[in-house]
Amino acid sequence: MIEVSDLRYRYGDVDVLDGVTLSIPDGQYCLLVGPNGSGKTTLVRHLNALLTPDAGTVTVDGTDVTDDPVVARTRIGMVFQHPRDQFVAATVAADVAFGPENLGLDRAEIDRRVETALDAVDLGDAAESRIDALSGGEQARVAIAGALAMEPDYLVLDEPLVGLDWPARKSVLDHLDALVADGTGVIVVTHDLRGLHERADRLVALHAGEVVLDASPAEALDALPDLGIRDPRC
Ligand SMILES: Nc1ncnc2c1ncn2[C@@H]1O[C@H](COP(=O)(O)OP(=O)(O)OP(=O)(O)O)[C@@H](O)[C@H]1O
Repeated sequence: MIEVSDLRYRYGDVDVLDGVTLSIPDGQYCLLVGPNGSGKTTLVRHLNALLTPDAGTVTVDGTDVTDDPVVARTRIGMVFQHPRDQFVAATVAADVAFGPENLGLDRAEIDRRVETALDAVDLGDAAESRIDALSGGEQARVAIAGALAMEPDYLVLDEPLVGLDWPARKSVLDHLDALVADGTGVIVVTHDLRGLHERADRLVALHAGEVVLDASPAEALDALPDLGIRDPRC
């Protein structure tokens, strides 16, 4: 369980998160939406202690993430927009192995994790491919595999689908479905709910650093245009 309690964060004198409280149970598929600048990225960066709250707390199974960022980063995998900027190695397998290597795991365990993570995104045959030779959709899947190789309990994807064509988008979404079916919690930050609202359990909307809507996607859709979010049915 991820628990965000009265989380506050400022950049300069601007309140970017203004008292966010949110519990995300294990295994939930949650969408985090909101207009530009509403605080979505700032919120998810707190989940694994990439940012430190000015006030309030984030806990994972009761442990404050600022007390134990390493555990938080192991439990919560993050994939940010522009995966190209996140790669650290030239080939797919080497990049996916990077996280597990940093956990100090033995080679056999690293190899097992890399193989499992690449299979999960259907890139088992691309292990030795150069990342810069892959399409944008394939690169998005490599970034997801890199997070999966850490065997997180939750996967947080911040605008992971920007720039993907429909087949690539559908492929990533289908892989997320499979992860959720296997018990991984998934949190997707997005402006574009196409293909997502039918799949997720929950939709949380932020506006000016506050949670203004928290409901099932079906219940939330009618309220979205007033919050500056496009209704994906239109
Ligand atoms: N490093 C920074 N320094 C100063 N202000 C920042 C910084 N990062 C974000 N902000 C500001 O904080 C506010 C929230 O930004 P954030 O990226 O969390 O919003 P968002 O909802 O993810 O937006 P978007 O949909 O555009 O990605 C914005 O007003 C932004 O300008």
